[in-house]
Amino acid sequence: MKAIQLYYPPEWAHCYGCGYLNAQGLRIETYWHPERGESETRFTPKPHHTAIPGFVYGGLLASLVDCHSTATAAAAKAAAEGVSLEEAPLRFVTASLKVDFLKPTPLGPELRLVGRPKEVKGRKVVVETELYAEETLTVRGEAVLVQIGEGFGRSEDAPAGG
Ligand SMILES: CCCCCCCCCC(=O)SCCNC(=O)CCNC(=O)[C@H](O)C(C)(C)COP(=O)(O)OP(=O)(O)OC[C@H]1O[C@@H](n2cnc3c(N)ncnc32)[C@H](O)[C@@H]1OP(=O)(O)O
Repeated sequence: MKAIQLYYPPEWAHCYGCGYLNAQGLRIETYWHPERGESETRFTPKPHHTAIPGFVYGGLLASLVDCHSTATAAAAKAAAEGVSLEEAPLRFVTASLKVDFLKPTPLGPELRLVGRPKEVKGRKVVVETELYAEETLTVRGEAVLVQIGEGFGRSEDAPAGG
């Protein structure tokens, strides 16, 4: 199975969390399971992702939920439209991200994120994500993702400045 992120066209593959062209990034890989209507990402934080000794930094956890959600949105939209990501390389950005840290997340075990599309409507997809450390649910997220088109981020979308 090919990770959803690997379908992104190169101009949208530099994201710190999920871009395969970002050598310094997290480069997460998300897989879509059509039979379950769910996505899954696995990631093992490194020692420098510490919050307090023994526990994972919350900002990293939010990044994982963020990029896992954009990939889930692409897969969910493709499934809803009956197209494959191969023929339609859909790309979403995050409009809104809510993260609930339910319990401290231990540093060491591989983390597993499970995403479920809650709403697919027009260019908008709402995704719920659960993050598990071993079998313990430690983080829950909800994101609103909006589909972008060619040229996004090149001109009028970018802030002015020097
Ligand atoms: C170049 C980028 C390449 C790839 C990036 C990798 C992504 C990785 C994850 C990220 O970190 S993304 C980076 C952080 N996100 C951004 O920088 C996005 C900045 N925001 C925008 O560019 C625009 O606000 C956005 C494209 C998200 C939406 O603007 P639009 O004018 O295209 O949306 P529009 O107003 O038409 O709204 C479309 C739908 O989304 C809904 N929506 C928009 N913003 C929302 C919001 N903030 N909260 C809830 N819903 C929202 C809106 O209500 C509507 O729903 P309905 O169709 O049901 O009416």
